[in-house]
Amino acid sequence: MALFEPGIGYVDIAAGQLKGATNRYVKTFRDLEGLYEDAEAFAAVVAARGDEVAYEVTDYKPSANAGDIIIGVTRMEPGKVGREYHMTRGHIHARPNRPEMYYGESGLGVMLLESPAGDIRTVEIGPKAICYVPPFWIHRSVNVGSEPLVMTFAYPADSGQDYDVIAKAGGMKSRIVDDGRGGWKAIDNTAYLTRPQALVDSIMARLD
Ligand SMILES: O=P(O)(O)OC[C@H]1O[C@H](O)[C@H](O)[C@@H](O)[C@@H]1O
Ligand SMILES: [Fe+2]
Repeated sequence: MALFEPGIGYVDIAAGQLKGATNRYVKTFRDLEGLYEDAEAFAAVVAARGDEVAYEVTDYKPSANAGDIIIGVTRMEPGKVGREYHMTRGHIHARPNRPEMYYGESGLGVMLLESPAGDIRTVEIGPKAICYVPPFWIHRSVNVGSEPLVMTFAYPADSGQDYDVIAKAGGMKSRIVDDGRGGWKAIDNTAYLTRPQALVDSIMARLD
């Protein structure tokens, strides 16, 4: 096995970027069609700022080899679509037993997690908080603050991302919305379809 060289990156909190990253991944508001409950409010956001960056990921990816690691920074714009706070698309890892960690740099976020069977967890992430995303949990970041949300993350390099698991269920089971008092609350996604038990079993059985 050939050796890789050590690497270094710098977290630029103000820019919300990893300086020295090897990859950049950007989603504009226009890219997020179908995510939000309020289609009219979404259309208004797209009309006003469709080409602006809703969230950005800069990461250091030495390889996609088993046993290697991807380290990066994500930056999310603050704001809401209707009553719903800005969020990432969300995914389960394509190799679902791979975990992830997130470290809060600035702003206030919620990690919304859903098990394949539809159990929901929410974890608030402020500066210096470390969030453990366990294997097999679908996860999505939500910016519930009034400032950009910046988080550092790391996960196994061969994890991959599967977006279909959310799309086929009509979204995640919960939505993170304004609670009317400047905070957030989780409410039911009325379009959610519970996964068939056979699908849940097949996800949970994957250990490769
Ligand atoms: O992949 P999305 O759900 O669009 O989220 C964007 C990004 O979020 C996190 O920061 C992950 O670690 C990235 O690998 C992911 O690509
Ligand atoms: Fe992930």
